Amino acid sequence: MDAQSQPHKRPVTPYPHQVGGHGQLTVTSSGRILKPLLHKELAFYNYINSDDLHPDMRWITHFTPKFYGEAQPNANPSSPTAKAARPRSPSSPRSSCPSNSPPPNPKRPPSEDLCWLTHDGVLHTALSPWAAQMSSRIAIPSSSTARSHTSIKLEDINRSFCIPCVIDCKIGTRHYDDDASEEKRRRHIEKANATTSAKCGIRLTGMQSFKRSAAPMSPTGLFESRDKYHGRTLREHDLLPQLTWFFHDNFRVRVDAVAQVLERIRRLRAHLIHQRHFFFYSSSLLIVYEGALPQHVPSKVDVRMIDFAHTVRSNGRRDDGYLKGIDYLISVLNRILQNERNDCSVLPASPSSSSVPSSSTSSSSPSSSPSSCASPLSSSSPSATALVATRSKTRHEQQQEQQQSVNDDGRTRHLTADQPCVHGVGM
Ligand SMILES: Nc1ncnc2c1ncn2[C@@H]1O[C@H](COP(=O)(O)OP(=O)(O)OP(=O)(O)O)[C@@H](O)[C@H]1O
Ligand SMILES: O=P(O)(O)O[C@@H]1[C@H](O)[C@H](O)[C@@H](OP(=O)(O)O)[C@H](OP(=O)(O)O)[C@H]1O
Repeated sequence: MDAQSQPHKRPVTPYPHQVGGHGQLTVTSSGRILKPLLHKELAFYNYINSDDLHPDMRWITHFTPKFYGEAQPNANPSSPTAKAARPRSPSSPRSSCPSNSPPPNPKRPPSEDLCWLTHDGVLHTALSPWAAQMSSRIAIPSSSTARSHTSIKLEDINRSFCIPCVIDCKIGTRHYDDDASEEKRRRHIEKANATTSAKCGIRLTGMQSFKRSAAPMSPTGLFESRDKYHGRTLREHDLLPQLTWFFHDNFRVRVDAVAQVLERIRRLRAHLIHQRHFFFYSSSLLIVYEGALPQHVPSKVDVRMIDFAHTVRSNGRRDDGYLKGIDYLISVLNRILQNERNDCSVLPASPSSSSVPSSSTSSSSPSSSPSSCASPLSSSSPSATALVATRSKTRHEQQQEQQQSVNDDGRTRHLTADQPCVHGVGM
């Protein structure tokens, strides 16, 4: 069939900012995400978007992506093949959302202009390394096969960000539901025990962090990414340096973002402490902050719960495993802020903190650790694996450096409303 005989079809493309998961996400031309349909996840989204939603759980629509129903990957949302749900606006949970597409972000650079560097030093363009891997593993369904691949359609949490720095944290101590086979339970229990999941209630399962190049105020740079296999190798004492690295732009820790994320997770916790409706097994918290310079675009973050493929009713019981992970995350974020107040940030040992070349003005060069700095949470010795970055710059120093970077390098361009993001192609 040619394109003209299928006027309702819209193209879908791989989703460039996917950092984790085991299936390929695609994005529609109107900017919504298509995730392969999983029945428990569909049931969960249908429930939280229905009039049956328990009043005690209304808060959850503020902390989950908007849900736009089931869809065939290539179906036009208005066609009969797309079973549209009635999504709710987080700001007015009981009212229906506008049916129009969300406005595109004019500041968002095309993904072809973006670069990602893996832990092993491999450079990717256009798609995150994880998205590229998922894309090569599972071909995007062609129009002839699309109808057999049902998806759920979700809001893209990263859509309004110019440079989305994203981390997927799998929360909780248990990652299988009651339907899992004995073999699967055993595998998941072993994995939780061998990683940070069992002890801390959290495992890092993918991230991309924007690292600035050349000069502290330079808008050029690239994403560095870490995948779930990296996350599985981490131990408790690695979580503080790894999360510090995630919030570090190669010159300073983005304390503005850490503080906003912390505030939002605290608000989530205030709901979770009372919630007795669900066990969120194997669910993740997706944390996003704006990697573009806060001097040029508003500093902003988002934190949402995602992945409800194993979310089940808890019948009056609290999800203490999930809460444990949330509490651990809050304590690490607090520690990052405390370290910044004490003028030191704990970063992972190389290679993860050294892939982007830094200028001589970089604040990332190692120095000895002042005794006032908070150590990582573990009682095990972290000093062998962590290095301490020199203090962040004062505002005055930053302004001086900004001026300096313009004077020293005529090619350095600053973000403006017209020319908001310049990325690391050709670094
Ligand atoms: N609504 C969303 N907005 C933006 N990115 C998303 C959204 N949902 C998922 N993602 C991206 O896709 C990745 C995988 O999502 P998700 O965890 O739902 O998939 P999964 O295959 O069920 O995961 P798992 O392998 O842990 O079961 C996330 O790490 C994130 O990068
Ligand atoms: O994030 P990780 O460490 O890769 O762990 C995987 C993740 O928990 C998936 O959700 C799960 O698939 P399901 O959602 O289908 O259970 C998969 O189970 P599997 O190994 O049985 O495929 C796990 O391996």
